[in-house]
Amino acid sequence: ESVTSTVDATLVPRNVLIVYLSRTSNTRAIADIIHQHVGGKLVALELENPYPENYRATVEQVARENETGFLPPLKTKIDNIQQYDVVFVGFPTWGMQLPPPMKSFLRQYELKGKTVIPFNTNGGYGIGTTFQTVKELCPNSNVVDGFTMRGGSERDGQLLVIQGEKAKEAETDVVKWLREINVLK
Ligand SMILES: Cc1cc2nc3c(=O)[nH]c(=O)nc-3n(C[C@H](O)[C@H](O)[C@H](O)COP(=O)(O)O)c2cc1C
Repeated sequence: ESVTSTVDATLVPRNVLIVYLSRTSNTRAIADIIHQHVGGKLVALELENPYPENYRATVEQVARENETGFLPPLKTKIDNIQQYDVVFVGFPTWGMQLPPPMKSFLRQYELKGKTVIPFNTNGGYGIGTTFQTVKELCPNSNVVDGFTMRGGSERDGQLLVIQGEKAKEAETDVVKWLREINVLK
């Protein structure tokens, strides 16, 4: 297996894409921090048919999609994916799995030969199988050690949590991680 934990330092300068899925903006807050420090192109994943506003209905729909392997069609189109060497992929934990829209993205776009860097927020139960699924869907990529932190908990009415003081703490942790994986000096 060709999985390593850091980014090859010889890759700089490089073309960076940051793709993220976010419903209540916690993962977006992390994507923004990465973007501020690394630059590149920042893209929010959008669906042809958005999930319901209702949390419970969304949980149920996601559970069905995970069961059947349904890949929701993306409204977002990435122009010329070949131009990127480094692709950050950000997502919340949904039902302890990688959210279906991120599965759609990784199935739709060929990331062979690229460095793929996952990041996650969750409601306190961790990454589940998300990072493992990224590796499985990117068998010919260098999938780097990801970043995770606790975000909100929509179930309990906690929406955007990574703001203000919490966003500053997150920035410190994100920069530390970016240095550890050789993305920043
Ligand atoms: C459909 C759905 C399922 C979720 N499932 C989990 C879960 O299994 N484990 C967990 O820790 N948090 C779960 N959460 C909470 C989110 O992972 C958490 O709130 C995250 O920070 C949301 O990111 P966002 O603000 O970028 O959308 C779930 C949230 C939603 C909407």
